[in-house]
Amino acid sequence: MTASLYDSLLEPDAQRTQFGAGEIPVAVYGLGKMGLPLASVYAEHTGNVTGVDIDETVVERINVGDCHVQGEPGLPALVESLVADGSLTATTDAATAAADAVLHVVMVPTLIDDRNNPDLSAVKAAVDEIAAGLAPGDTVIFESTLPPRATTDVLRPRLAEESGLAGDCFGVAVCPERTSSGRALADIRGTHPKVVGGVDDESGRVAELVYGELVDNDIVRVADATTAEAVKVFEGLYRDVNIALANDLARLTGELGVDVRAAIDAANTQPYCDIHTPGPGVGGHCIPYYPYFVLNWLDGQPATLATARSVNDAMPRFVVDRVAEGLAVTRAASIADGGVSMADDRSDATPAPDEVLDGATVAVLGLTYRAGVEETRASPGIDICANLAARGASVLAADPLVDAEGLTATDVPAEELPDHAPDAVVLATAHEAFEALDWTALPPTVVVDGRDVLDLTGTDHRLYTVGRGWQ
Ligand SMILES: NC(=O)C1=CN([C@@H]2O[C@H](COP(=O)(O)OP(=O)(O)OC[C@H]3O[C@@H](n4cnc5c(N)ncnc54)[C@H](O)[C@@H]3O)[C@@H](O)[C@H]2O)C=CC1
Ligand SMILES: CC(=O)N[C@@H]1[C@@H](OP(=O)(O)OP(=O)(O)OC[C@H]2O[C@@H](n3ccc(=O)[nH]c3=O)[C@H](O)[C@@H]2O)O[C@H](C(=O)O)[C@@H](O)[C@@H]1O
Repeated sequence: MTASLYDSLLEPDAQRTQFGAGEIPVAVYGLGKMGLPLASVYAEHTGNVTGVDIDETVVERINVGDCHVQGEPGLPALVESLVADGSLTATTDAATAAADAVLHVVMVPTLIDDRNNPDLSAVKAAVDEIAAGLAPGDTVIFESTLPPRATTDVLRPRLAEESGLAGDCFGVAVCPERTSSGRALADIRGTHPKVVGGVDDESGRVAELVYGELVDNDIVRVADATTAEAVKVFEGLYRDVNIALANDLARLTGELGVDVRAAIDAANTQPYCDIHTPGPGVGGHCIPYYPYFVLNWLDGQPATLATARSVNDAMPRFVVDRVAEGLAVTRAASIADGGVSMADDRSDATPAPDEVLDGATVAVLGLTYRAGVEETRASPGIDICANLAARGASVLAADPLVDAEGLTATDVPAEELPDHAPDAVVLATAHEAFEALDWTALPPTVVVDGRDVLDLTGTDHRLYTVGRGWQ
């Protein structure tokens, strides 16, 4: 008889011993940027984890001890050792994994569709696989970020209906992942307290016991599963709204004639103030998606969320407008042949910005949504490329992690940029690889720095920094 945790008759310490001894077989569904580190942490504690993924290449690489997730310190060595000692195996056979497992951990993508509606198709597919193998005493844990009420209204009923089991003979809990790519193992192990919430008391108890073994930080047991879903989404909503405030303030740089980034830093010396950092937009499949887990899911329509989304989504165009502004002044200066400082950039000699973009060659540095992470969903750099091309520019793109295939841009290695003598350059993502770029090898160029990482003192480039203005 396989041991189980939900409704276990054993004392908690005996349950912890069972869990640590691998007597509670674990299946982790989704072995991506977050799922593979999570499965690895479960495996290092239990020695008995089966990872399930629909991507055969992912599964094959893991089963030879290879880590397909880039940029996670410690993960390659951990995966190699866990696979070598049999603690972690991967499979595409979800049915067998679900039948064998007692603890089912879901870490598959939760995205939005092309109409910004929450897309739970991957979670539902995982739920269907789990349901086919669900047994009384099992527990299902959702680590994926979910729209509030998704577990109680959609996923738990689906588990019961598809498995034919009564809803009170298996556990369901929401234990959202609060990690960031690049720090996943540290975060999963306990950089932050772990929030857990069950659909019933017993589910919450099981989740608290399990993560008490995995996490080196506090366990925050909240009232129920919906509260746990809301906690995770609220964290993301706070971030999107806060970044929108920073971006809105950055737009005031010219009119105020001040360095808004410096003003934000000074304002943040006040403990209650934590204004985030202006940038070229908000990317990834988390922060820009979570507002729609409320707006296009619940009847309530918080105005702040929609406003923040429109502010952040407008930043790529704001960046391209600065390119146009800079090129217009350059063009006017060449017409006047007497040179025009940016202070005169409202002179009527300046051609209309959109005309000045037509036929200009503009290079975009950075296609991923943030430095060091191989993810392009909702990426500002990609939106900047599209906006430039739509306004007539010829676009070059450089990124050390991804290429411009399928984009309105031509791939160019960053180090070859001087050979192309672009009229303008946009830094959209501050990849470390761009630090090696020799800006003195470029002829006088309009440069828009979305990430405040460039110091072009001593060059003849016209530099605009989002949040600091024309330098
Ligand atoms: N990436 C991040 O920084 C964080 C992501 N999250 C959440 O974690 C979840 C997963 O995100 P990532 O790991 O970044 O996604 P990812 O795209 O890196 O990986 C998803 C993996 O799931 C697999 N998959 C898709 N459908 C599946 C199914 N039905 N059964 C089994 N495997 C399936 C894919 O093949 C892929 O390997 C999302 O809900 C996200 O909101 C939470 C915190 C941080
Ligand atoms: C509340 C919070 O900090 N959430 C984190 C976030 O991580 P994520 O990888 O999405 O990166 P991020 O640092 O939020 O950046 C998202 C986007 O916003 C931009 N960004 C970020 C912070 C800022 O002050 N200004 C800004 O413009 C970034 O450049 C990027 O394009 O989302 C993750 C998630 O929920 O998946 C979450 O686990 C992480 O802890």
